Amino acid sequence: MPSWRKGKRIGYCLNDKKKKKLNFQGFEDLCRKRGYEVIEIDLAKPLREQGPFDVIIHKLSDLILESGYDSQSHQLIRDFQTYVETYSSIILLDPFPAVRPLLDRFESYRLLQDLQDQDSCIFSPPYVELNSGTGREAAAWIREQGLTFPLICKTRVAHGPSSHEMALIFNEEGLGEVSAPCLLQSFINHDAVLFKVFVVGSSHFVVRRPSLKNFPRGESARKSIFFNSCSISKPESCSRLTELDEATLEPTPPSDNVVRRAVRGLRAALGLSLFGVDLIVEKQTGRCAAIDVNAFPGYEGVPEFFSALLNHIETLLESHEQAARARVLVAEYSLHQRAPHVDTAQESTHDADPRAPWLASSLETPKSAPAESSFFTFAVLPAMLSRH
Ligand SMILES: Nc1ncnc2c1ncn2[C@@H]1O[C@H](COP(=O)(O)OP(=O)(O)OP(=O)(O)O)[C@@H](O)[C@H]1O
Ligand SMILES: O=P(O)(O)O[C@H]1[C@H](OP(=O)(O)O)[C@@H](OP(=O)(O)O)[C@@H](O)[C@@H](O)[C@@H]1OP(=O)(O)O
Ligand SMILES: [Mg+2]
Ligand SMILES: [Mg+2]
Repeated sequence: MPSWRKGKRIGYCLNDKKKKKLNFQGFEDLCRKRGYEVIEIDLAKPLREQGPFDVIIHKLSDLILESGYDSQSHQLIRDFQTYVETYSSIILLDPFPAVRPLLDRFESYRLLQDLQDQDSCIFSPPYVELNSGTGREAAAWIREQGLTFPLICKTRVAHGPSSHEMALIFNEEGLGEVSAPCLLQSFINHDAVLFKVFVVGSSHFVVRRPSLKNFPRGESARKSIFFNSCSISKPESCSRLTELDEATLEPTPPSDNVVRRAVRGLRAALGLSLFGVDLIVEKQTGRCAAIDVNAFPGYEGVPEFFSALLNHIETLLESHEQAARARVLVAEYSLHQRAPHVDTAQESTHDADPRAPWLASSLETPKSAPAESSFFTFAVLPAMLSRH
């Protein structure tokens, strides 16, 4: 058994619904088979009584959201955060500051806009944020921003049951029926097919799902349609809103290259290991639009999820161990640089570690660039260590 696996403890914190939907017991079994100890975290008890942990997997979106207005939840999140900061070697999937932006569509859609600015392989349909009042007051602003009817209205909060309540608005009158805080976005015709991209570290999986049908572009007299998104793009969804009015050819999925670039851009921007992005292909142009980003989604239709998750965890554990070893070597070396005479028993402290001679010659860095610099410790040294 490799040293980075030995005695390692994986904690997890998921609500009953999530555990059941994922069939998380299967993941526990896989981990135990590889020699890990798996612990279900009880938030009602102090973490230090349940630890130590090398890895913690969670979906604490409810609690993170509640911590904004509920003091008990705030305390729980603060204690959790303090614990993982105190034991900084814990790998948290995923860190709270990285999860938070995905709980707020205002923040996550700004990220999608940035992604579009960086790489035009993907676009983010134009939208406006509604901070107060109804959509009616924002009608002029909506036109100025180049939005086109129909519009889709989504709540600002992106997680939880009420976050999936949406509306399709076909005219200015309909704008009066939706109120802040919400976001209005141009509806993009895409032949009722959505591509869910599920990301696990450096791996991703594309799953085809049903989606909203096409609507004629431009303002029309139609009444607004209120719907719950949970009935639209699940594998089993079967809604009149996903039934196309006329037969069309199956849309071509986004190319591997486009998906890879979108995932790469989002991973860099989000700093998350577990997330999903929803892509649709615009009927008129064939361009690919990103319309939603989700923290720790369901991974339904990805049979490789558990193995990908464990592989990702193992990659992180291994690189953490390498970084820790590198830090020790650097510390030993810099100690020797500062006081080489302390070592009287040996001709050279380099003999203390068989790797030290090559390490020492590689560490001849100018005084202005200390060997402890984080780039050196986390990038150069691990690479050198893995070669020796
Ligand atoms: N701009 C858009 N143009 C066309 N269809 C859209 C657009 N935005 C969303 N949709 C449709 O509405 C559905 C719900 O939208 P969205 O994915 O933003 O909601 P959600 O509740 O965050 O979904 P999830 O359950 O994936 O978190 C999508 O699955 C897609 O069918
Ligand atoms: O449970 P499900 O399989 O429906 O997963 C959904 C998940 O619900 P969860 O709360 O149970 O994780 C949702 O999270 P919240 O909006 O609640 O944050 C969101 O991420 C959806 O995108 C997921 O659906 P998917 O995109 O995978 O189809
Ligand atoms: Mg979605
Ligand atoms: Mg979503």
